[in-house]
Amino acid sequence: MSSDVLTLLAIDAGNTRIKCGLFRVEPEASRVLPECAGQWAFATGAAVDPAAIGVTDPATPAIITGSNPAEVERIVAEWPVTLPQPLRLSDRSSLPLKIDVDFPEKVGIDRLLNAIAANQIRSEGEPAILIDSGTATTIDYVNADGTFCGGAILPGFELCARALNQYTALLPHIPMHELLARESLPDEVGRNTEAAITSGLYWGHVGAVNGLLRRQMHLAGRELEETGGPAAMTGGPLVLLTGGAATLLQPHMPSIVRYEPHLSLQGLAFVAASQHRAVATD
Ligand SMILES: Nc1ncnc2c1ncn2[C@@H]1O[C@H](COP(=O)(O)OP(=O)(O)O)[C@@H](O)[C@H]1O
Ligand SMILES: CC(C)(COP(=O)(O)O)[C@@H](O)C(=O)NCCC(=O)O
Ligand SMILES: [K+]
Repeated sequence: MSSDVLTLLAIDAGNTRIKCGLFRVEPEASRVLPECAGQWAFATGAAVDPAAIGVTDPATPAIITGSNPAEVERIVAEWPVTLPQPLRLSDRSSLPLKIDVDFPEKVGIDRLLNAIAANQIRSEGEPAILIDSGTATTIDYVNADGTFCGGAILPGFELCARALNQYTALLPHIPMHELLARESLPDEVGRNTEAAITSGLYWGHVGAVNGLLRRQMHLAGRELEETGGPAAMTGGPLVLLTGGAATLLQPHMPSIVRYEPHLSLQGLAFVAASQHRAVATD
């Protein structure tokens, strides 16, 4: 491995979890995502100790951002004084990404990082569709020029489960870990309240995400072709799936959908490495 390979710690503070990853970024690597050498996830509010997550070299640069600015502040405030402070990324205008939306500064930075990562591996002239299923689920569109064009935001599994319980008198909360621990797929026709909610949460989310994917594929000039089982592609955009709940969706997505568990962190690592190298060569 070249000595120019940069190892850095990327931290993404989301609304449910803080994700940390150690990445090796090759200089001018094309069509590959930064290699993940270790990944850790913590619940929002938990302590993030760089030593406990494998950062043994105090010179390892760290970068932090995320859709939860208060968490970013807290993690930076609690960062060990013996280590260099993490670089905080918040300015969308400094990102290596063209953004064509009404208010670029208001777009979740996690969504933009996914687009930056996708642009690393997207073939020239090919659009990309990015599905990120976390607290919220987002389905975003990157056009053939690599421009982030916006997308769709809907409540994620856990948020839907909590909302059904919180805004009704009679519906129980179906916890996420019960959905995750299931050995069999939920019955579409639930024979009791819990089973009916489970069907709605699970198959409803699968249907919503596939419906939005189909619509965005249509915008890209491509159609999903039904072939009896999961839909198959007739060719077309790069479609990436990521986020904490991605593994629930994956079995029900068209076969062209590529699961990339660390997409936002890899986008962040790529941005950090570019900025680090720019400073080093100034
Ligand atoms: N072990 C887990 N702990 C917490 N959430 C999980 C876990 N496995 C899957 N999930 C699902 O992933 C979501 C969190 O995903 P994540 O991408 O970390 O979200 P965010 O970026 O919003 O914090 C939860 O809302 C839940 O639906
Ligand atoms: C849509 C999101 C809540 C997703 O965040 P997450 O589920 O990953 O915590 C986040 O990207 C966000 O707060 N966005 C701001 C609004 C926007 O993107 O337009
Ligand atoms: K996210």
